Amino acid sequence: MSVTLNGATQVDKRIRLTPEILDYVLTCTEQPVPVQQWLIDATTALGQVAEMQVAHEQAVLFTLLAAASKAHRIVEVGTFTGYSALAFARGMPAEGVIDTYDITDKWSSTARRAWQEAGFADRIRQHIGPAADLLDQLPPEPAVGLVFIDADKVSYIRYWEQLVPRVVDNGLIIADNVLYAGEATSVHAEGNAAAIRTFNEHVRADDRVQAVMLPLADGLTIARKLPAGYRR
Ligand SMILES: C[S@@+](CC[C@H](N)C(=O)[O-])C[C@H]1O[C@@H](n2cnc3c(N)ncnc32)[C@H](O)[C@@H]1O
Repeated sequence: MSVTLNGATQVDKRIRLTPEILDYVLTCTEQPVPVQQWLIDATTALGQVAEMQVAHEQAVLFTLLAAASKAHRIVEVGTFTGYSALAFARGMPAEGVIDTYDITDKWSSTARRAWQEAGFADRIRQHIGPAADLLDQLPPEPAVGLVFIDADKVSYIRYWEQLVPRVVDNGLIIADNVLYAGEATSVHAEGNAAAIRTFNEHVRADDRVQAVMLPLADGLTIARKLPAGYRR
């Protein structure tokens, strides 16, 4: 088997994930610590909306990326019950701060309880309101080390355009649900899936970043902001 990438043919060593392989992958990934387990349980008890919580294996990656990037300033769009913010907080440096945005405070007390329990409540600042309006109020200078976009899908491009200029050179921009249950891969995608498909094209065409899409959970794009003058 081979795969063609931009005209070049490479041997294809990608495996197709079966449920058994996926189970094995999850078994070999760091398991939730007690406060994470508590937050998973508290969110699951909310019913159907629990599907909005990032998958645990994504959270482990977020902790690794926050630690490896040494991001002092993290901006998150889409707080929900706080699982991803907790994951970033677990990896960020001691003086790191997270600004997280959500249109509703419906789930704030659950998030805050988990952050408190984990010892991060004073370093995670919650902002309630439409994220597009609130992000406009951020200083325009590049000062953010890591961005996570995980809110309304139709606004992803807007958030991207608001935040990429505010990210430092070599900082990271991460976006969730970029496969949208696989629907975003279809030319016939509609609604949120079509919005994600347009967002993915927007990222692909953006020469300010170097991006990789990972088939992790519902699809995750990780992009690095390229320093000015970077040569591909
Ligand atoms: C997928 S959930 C976020 C999940 C969260 N990152 C986690 O790990 O649990 C999406 C969140 O975006 C919020 N949201 C939707 N539209 C928004 C908007 N226009 N501005 C800010 N937040 C919004 C929703 O209220 C919801 O809590």
